[in-house]
Amino acid sequence: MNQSKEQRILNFVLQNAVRGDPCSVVDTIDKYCSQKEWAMNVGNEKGEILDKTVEEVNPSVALELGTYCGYSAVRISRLLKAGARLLTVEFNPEFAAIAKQMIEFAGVQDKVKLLEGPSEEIIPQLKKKYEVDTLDFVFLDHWKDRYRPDTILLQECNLLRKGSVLLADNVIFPGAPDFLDYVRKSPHFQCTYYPSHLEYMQVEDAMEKAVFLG
Ligand SMILES: O=C(NC/C=C/[C@H]1OC[C@H](O)[C@@H]1O)c1cc([N+](=O)[O-])cc(O)c1O
Ligand SMILES: [Mg+2]
Repeated sequence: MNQSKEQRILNFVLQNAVRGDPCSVVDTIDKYCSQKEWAMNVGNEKGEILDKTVEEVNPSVALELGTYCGYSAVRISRLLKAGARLLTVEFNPEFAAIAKQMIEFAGVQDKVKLLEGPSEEIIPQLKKKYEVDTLDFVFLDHWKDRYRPDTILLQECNLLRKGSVLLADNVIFPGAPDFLDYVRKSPHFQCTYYPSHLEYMQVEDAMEKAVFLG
């Protein structure tokens, strides 16, 4: 049974990155995916926008929707203060298994909790099952047609508070037009647009920040 692309990415990290060093894991994934096989990690260019936003928010509790191989989970958790935590949601069991190993190799497993399942099932469980009060930061990077419904679900579940920051990947490519329309028209969000490029490509993409106003 030949290996998946995600397994090849993990193997390249295990053989080339420094165990316990999140930066080396991030750089090694970028090296592989820019030189050998493209993959849908947020990448370094948009990753720097993600870094700046995480540093600005300095979240105690962060949520990521769409773990994939764990690239952005490692990228985000490396910036978290002592005691802060990232909950990351992945629907695809193969991807979740890869991400778990990636997170452990990077040495950030104490900061990251990987939740396997569909976001629409997990979001309503966050308060009671995962002891979340409200979320300081949410990174949206899962199915693009889930961004809008899940943003509404987060509000319905009272998981956002005045100042909670949402950051969405891929609002241009593959695109999340209904999400952009929703947050930009809503009186409950203050939006900022960050033009960038699709990871490892010269294709236009962008990220949207939406701050919840309560
Ligand atoms: O679909 C994307 N992401 C969502 C992935 C969705 C599926 O993979 C993991 C998730 O559980 C689901 O099974 C995506 C796609 C592209 N792309 O260029 O096609 C670029 C990106 O940055 C992306 O996040
Ligand atoms: Mg993405």
